[in-house]
Amino acid sequence: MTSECTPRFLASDNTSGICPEAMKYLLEANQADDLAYGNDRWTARAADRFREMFDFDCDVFFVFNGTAANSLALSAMGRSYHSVICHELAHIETDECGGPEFFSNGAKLLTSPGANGKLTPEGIEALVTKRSDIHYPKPKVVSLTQVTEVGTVYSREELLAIRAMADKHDLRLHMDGARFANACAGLNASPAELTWQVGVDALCFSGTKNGLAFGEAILFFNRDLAEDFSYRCKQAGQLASKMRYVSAPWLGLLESGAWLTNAEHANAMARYLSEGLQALPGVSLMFPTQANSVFVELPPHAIEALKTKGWTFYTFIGAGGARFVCAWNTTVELLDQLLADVKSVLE
Ligand SMILES: Cc1ncc(COP(=O)(O)O)c(C=O)c1O
Ligand SMILES: C[C@H](O)[C@H](N)C(=O)O
Repeated sequence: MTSECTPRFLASDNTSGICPEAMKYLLEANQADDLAYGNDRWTARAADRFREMFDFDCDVFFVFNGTAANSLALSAMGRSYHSVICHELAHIETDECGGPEFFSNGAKLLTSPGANGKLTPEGIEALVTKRSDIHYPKPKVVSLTQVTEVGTVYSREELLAIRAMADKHDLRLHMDGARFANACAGLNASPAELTWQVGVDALCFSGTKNGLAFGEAILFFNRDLAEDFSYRCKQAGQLASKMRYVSAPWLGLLESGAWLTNAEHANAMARYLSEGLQALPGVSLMFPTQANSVFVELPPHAIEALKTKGWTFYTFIGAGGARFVCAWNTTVELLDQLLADVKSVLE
């Protein structure tokens, strides 16, 4: 990127700012002192709001980021000598720098292929039955990402099939919900329909990608797994002393409904971009656009030319290609600029 061009951000929903609803509650929480370490009234209200929203009496914890959420949740779901089955493109495998293995004191990730970034019951069973000797880290957890790392979603039927396979082999089910809101929006499904009603034991729900500055919620539907979990958070440096500054913005998302409208907007922008890109000669999608990201193959010269024009996007995610991610504040105007630039660099 040359210095004279203004950077334009479609690299990730992590590049967006704080949405107005979250900011409103953040400023309200800042009007008065309150108790620390999650004992404040905002955190209690946010946890209760999650239980109402999911229609389930789950345990709720707040941490700073998604890697911590995944790593700590997984460390509570199995022992150090167990293994976690995940897709070969899973973020816990590719982008968390060994966090899940570190915080579980050694649990091994066993990866499985699968079309469109999705685990399959057959792929899970192949890893479970591959070996049964003492030298093989015993599979105990299945971790799936909803929305997947390549922008696809698991249907309820696919989730139920994975749950059935997990039951067959006494496995627990973790959901990396970095873009869970986008899955609810994309499938027009309720949070309950995509979690405990299909047998998810624990959900890591990202607020960061949904309009917060930071902040992830960990929901345990299998409450036995949450025993002493707050101590895990504290030991990992994930117990915020001023927790209200994490939980109050979350409450803003939940009480305003922005958690869903932000996701619906991001998904709609991705559909707009996807259709625009597909209309360009020589451009094809790598994966179906089912949530808020679009993956396309572009020639190297086009990638470099776009970056020179100030576009920021990743090329290392998933199976290569260029990933464009839309967020709560992505505009049609920005996407039209990208589409015009893609057209020009391909000519
Ligand atoms: C699918 C997925 N899971 C987990 C994470 C981890 O989040 P963080 O970068 O906040 O650690 C990300 C990244 O943002 C992600 O894309
Ligand atoms: C890939 C990167 O780690 C981040 N999770 C993102 O999706 O932007």
